[in-house]
Amino acid sequence: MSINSFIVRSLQLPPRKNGTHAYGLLTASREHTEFHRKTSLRGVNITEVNCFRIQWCSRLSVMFFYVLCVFRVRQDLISNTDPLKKGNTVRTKHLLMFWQPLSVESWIGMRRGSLSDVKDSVNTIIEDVRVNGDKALFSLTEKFDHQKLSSLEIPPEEIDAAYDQVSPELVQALIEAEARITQFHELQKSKTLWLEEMEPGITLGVKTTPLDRIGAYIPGGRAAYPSTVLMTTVAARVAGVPEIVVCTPPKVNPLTLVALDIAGVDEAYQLGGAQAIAAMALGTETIRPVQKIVGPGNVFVTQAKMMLREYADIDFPAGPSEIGIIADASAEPRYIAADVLAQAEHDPNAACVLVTDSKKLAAEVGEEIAVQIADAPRRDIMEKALAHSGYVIAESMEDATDLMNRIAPEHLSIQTVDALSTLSGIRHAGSIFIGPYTPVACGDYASGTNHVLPTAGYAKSYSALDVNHFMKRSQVQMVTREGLESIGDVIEALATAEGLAAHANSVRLRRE
Ligand SMILES: NC(=O)c1ccc[n+]([C@@H]2O[C@H](COP(=O)([O-])OP(=O)(O)OC[C@H]3O[C@@H](n4cnc5c(N)ncnc54)[C@H](O)[C@@H]3O)[C@@H](O)[C@H]2O)c1
Ligand SMILES: N[C@H](CO)Cc1c[nH]c[nH+]1
Ligand SMILES: [Zn+2]
Repeated sequence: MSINSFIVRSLQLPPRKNGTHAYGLLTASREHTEFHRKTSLRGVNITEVNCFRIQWCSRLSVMFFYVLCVFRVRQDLISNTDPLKKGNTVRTKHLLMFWQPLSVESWIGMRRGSLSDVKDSVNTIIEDVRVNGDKALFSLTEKFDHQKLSSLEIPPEEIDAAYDQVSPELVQALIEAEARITQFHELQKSKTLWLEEMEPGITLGVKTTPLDRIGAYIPGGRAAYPSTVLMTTVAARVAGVPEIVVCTPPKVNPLTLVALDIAGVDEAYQLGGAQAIAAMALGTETIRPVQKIVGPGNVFVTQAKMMLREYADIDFPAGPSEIGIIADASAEPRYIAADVLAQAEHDPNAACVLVTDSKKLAAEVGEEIAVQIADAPRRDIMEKALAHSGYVIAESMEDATDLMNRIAPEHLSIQTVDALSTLSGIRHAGSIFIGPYTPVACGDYASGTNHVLPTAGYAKSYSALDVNHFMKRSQVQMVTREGLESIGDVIEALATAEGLAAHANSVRLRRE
């Protein structure tokens, strides 16, 4: 029998009335046993979850380890007023707070599962919008956003007034971020037309055209996302899209309004969630449908995009944030913990995974997370995200690279001695951040790369949002009489073999 790990989590349970302890054995099987114990110590409410991997052991030995485990945890807790406060980290070395071993399979299942769990409720919302149009948008906004709207459009006066509510420094920060994002996206533009004579009389090429009308979803439920206004609309504008429509949940944050103005969007609606995606895909009395919907959002938004792609194309599933970190013993645990918490604070459905060959590093990151989370303003959200986050111990760094490719995280942070050689083995990741001084926040806001990225393993087949998502390419050819002579026999032979005589004839009569 081996003790797999000890995890202690504060669930911030309401104080027990009589201040006594509650004990409970929740699950026990041959392979895995979890002892949950709720404790109230000096006003700190704690749930201990003690996990064992048990093979063929007797009930007596389970009880022995349980008592030992409870005793050690209790000793640690008694010595601290609040073990979750800074400076009061729990003494027991193998006791990790908020940080648990994961398997790659469980990670993959969990990421896809959180999206499919909401299929039924999203379908109901889509059908409501399809049948009732604007009326559904007003009532769904009241239901999910608790706002009684008088219009779906964001009134232009509200955008003008927003400038008085934000500091000039913040406006300047948006302008600087926009300039960097524009610069990087300009590099992605391809020629509007290229033509190449492949052989005498046969000229081939590609004509690139922007889409006519796109919709960008800007999240706004648990945080404001002015940065996402820039990420989506700058890429569309650089591509040359003439009509850019934005939807964002009501009670729009003033800085988001300012970002809409700086970005120069054409239409802006105060509409969030799956209903916003349905409105842009299907159209309503007020909102004309768009050709393509881009932008991130929570599980409802992302599921709606996936379900409506028959009506409007989408960029890719860009759901709750994720970070994968591949690190060896040389990495700085404080930086890793900080990057983990940065993505964990987005959403209870966000998720973080460290893959490393160093058990010591994994433990140190757990301890750092416990220290840094103590005073974090969004600790509640982080704790929920961390409940399905953790680490994977790899046998070697090659093994770690393979595991990370199976995870295909939205953001990948590389913290290894030879980061560029680690990079060479990486095949699947939305956006990659290399070295100790490249926190993911660089790409979230201002380095210039796009922060709209595929999640839930979709980085295996999709790329970060860029100018190409807003363009389509028509292939072009121009063949002369001489050119037709050189390929005519091949075409006529293949067309005849396929039994398509009219195809063959269209070439033959030109050669007569
Ligand atoms: N992958 C990326 O590129 C990327 C980038 C930025 C942000 N994100 C993610 O975007 C998400 C933003 O989420 P958010 O919640 O803050 O804002 P959001 O705008 O995505 O979602 C809020 C909307 O969800 C709807 N909603 C809430 N509860 C609902 C329920 N029970 N049933 C139906 N609809 C409901 C409401 O209408 C609300 O307007 C986060 O998960 C964040 O991690 C991802
Ligand atoms: N990390 C997010 C993408 O998952 C992007 C973002 C916006 N603001 C802060 N972060
Ligand atoms: Zn972020």
